[in-house]
Amino acid sequence: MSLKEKREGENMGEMGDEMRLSRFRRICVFCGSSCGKKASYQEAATELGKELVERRIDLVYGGGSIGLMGLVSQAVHDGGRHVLGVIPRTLMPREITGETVGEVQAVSDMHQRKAEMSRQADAFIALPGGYGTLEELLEVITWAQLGIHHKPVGLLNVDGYYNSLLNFIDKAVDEGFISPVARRIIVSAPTAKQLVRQLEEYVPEYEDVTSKLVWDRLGYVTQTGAPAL
Ligand SMILES: C/C(=C\CNc1ncnc2c1ncn2[C@@H]1O[C@H](COP(=O)(O)O)[C@@H](O)[C@H]1O)CO
Repeated sequence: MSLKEKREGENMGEMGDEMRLSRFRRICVFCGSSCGKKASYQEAATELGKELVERRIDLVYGGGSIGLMGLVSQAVHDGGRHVLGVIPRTLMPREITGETVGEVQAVSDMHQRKAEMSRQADAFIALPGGYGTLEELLEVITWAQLGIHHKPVGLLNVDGYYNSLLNFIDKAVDEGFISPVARRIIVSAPTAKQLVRQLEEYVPEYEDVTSKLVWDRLGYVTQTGAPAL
């Protein structure tokens, strides 16, 4: 039996009284605190939320109710899946983050927020966004490259929003700053359905820079309760 078949077998099994439809229990979504100018960005956020619901996947995200964050969290919540928002206490006042849906976990700072979102998730998806989204995305890619986690990282390239970033990363490969194996950490697709399907099939191929145990000892928590990815 191939590794892929074995994983599928494990993950399609019974989970409590619920049949698993995905290898993922919870996905972390990074996305804009703004809505962006095109309706397609907003539609994609709602579509992604619905896709998670369809596959019975829960959400962890930055906790805001503004912009694309609000749309994706609302769609997941409306569909009856669990939503976990991880918010630094300083961003909690209503006038900044608005009302949130689901469970809210307060953390002390932005670093703890990213660590907690990462710890809680089995995979990551970035929707269109700005600096915050890029920073979160690049960090989980870097952590994957270092072997801190082996979780899939997806880029929802709505209307080619991320084409210039992907072109830049390809240039970094051509110029010898990113290895071809590390380039393949990023899974990208134009629609939520295609992206989640590709993430389900993703098999990490890069070598660990150092043992997972060492990262754990340094305080990086790499595992959720989910099967190893
Ligand atoms: C400062 C203002 C709003 C900030 N509100 C946020 N609430 C929750 N999470 C946020 C917020 N701003 C950024 N984030 C995190 O970064 C990502 C979005 O940042 P971007 O720069 O908009 O791409 C998102 O994934 C969150 O984790 C009032 O303007």
